[in-house]
Amino acid sequence: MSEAGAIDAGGGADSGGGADSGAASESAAAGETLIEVRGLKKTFRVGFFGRRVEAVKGVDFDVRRGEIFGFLGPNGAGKTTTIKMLTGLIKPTGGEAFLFGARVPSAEARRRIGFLPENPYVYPYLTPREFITLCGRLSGLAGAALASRTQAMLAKVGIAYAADRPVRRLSKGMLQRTGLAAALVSDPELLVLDEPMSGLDPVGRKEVRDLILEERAAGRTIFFSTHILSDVEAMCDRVAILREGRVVVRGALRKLLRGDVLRTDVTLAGASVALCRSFEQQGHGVRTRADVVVVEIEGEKQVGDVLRAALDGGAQVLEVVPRRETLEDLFMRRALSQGLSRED
Ligand SMILES: Nc1ncnc2c1ncn2[C@@H]1O[C@H](COP(=O)(O)OP(=O)(O)OP(=O)(O)O)[C@@H](O)[C@H]1O
Repeated sequence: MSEAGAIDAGGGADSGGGADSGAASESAAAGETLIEVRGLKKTFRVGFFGRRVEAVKGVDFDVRRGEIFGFLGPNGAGKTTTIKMLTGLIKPTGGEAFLFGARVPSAEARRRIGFLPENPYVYPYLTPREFITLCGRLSGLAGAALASRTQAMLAKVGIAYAADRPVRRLSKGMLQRTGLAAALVSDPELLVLDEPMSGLDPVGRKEVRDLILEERAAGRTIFFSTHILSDVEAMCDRVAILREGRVVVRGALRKLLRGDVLRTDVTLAGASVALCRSFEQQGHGVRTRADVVVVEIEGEKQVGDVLRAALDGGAQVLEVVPRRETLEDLFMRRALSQGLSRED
């Protein structure tokens, strides 16, 4: 594994995406397990007196070929520590982990992985092109194939225009993209990305999300961590949510999230005070925002009644938005209140 990025080599994957694409769902359904983590634990000893910090307290999850797996949790939950154990950077205190069926650390398994560490370190006097070339060379590429693969990866992550500037002059976002290109250069089967969206602005985050989807469609399996739950909702097939070193929610997103409408927001213009008061009396929430009023209806059953009353009362209906459960809601509903929730 190189300092900042790729643990690599190995050919392209032979299967496609996850639940959303046909070939991919088949391969995911076939269930080849690329990452298997069982009761993984890490306790650090810190300070002069060797105080114990239990960073990871017995974590279990599996990642299957062809899926995008989100490893989520707030800051300090133990995500990076788990990823470091998986990639062989630190030794577990307990439990076990397997990559491609081989117990970690496994040099053979590492060659099939592209790894983006949190805050990738790139020697400041190298340029992105030199760094990615170096990672490609370490993974066994050479000559014209290496040069063209490097150029293609620079273009893919959107830093071709800065390919020959020293890394010390790049922004955090550009450094992150350099790390991503380095993780991809060897055409790995499995991408392990620690906070790939960190340091990026909203446009950059969307580009990374699109890149992850593209790579999955091209046949790669992606395991990535984030503390921003909304970043993953549209992309992950399965997730594990970590809190204080334990997995508190795990499983297929579609099964975990309630599909039904939790609340419907009706936005009105020109609603009179009397109309708003009558909605409140019926038990609906009423919020005033700028020159509009938002009526919050539990579920969706009474939406018709509210719309009729609003129109009869002379108001104009601007918007009707059903609100379904988000990962954020799920985390609050289940993770904070009880033990492991599981919907595989
Ligand atoms: N080398 C270390 N020595 C001592 N404690 C550590 C070490 N590395 C991590 N920790 C502690 O372990 C806990 C988990 O940290 P970790 O970095 O794995 O969390 P994380 O979920 O990745 O958070 P973040 O999103 O902030 O990176 C934290 O309390 C952290 O302070």
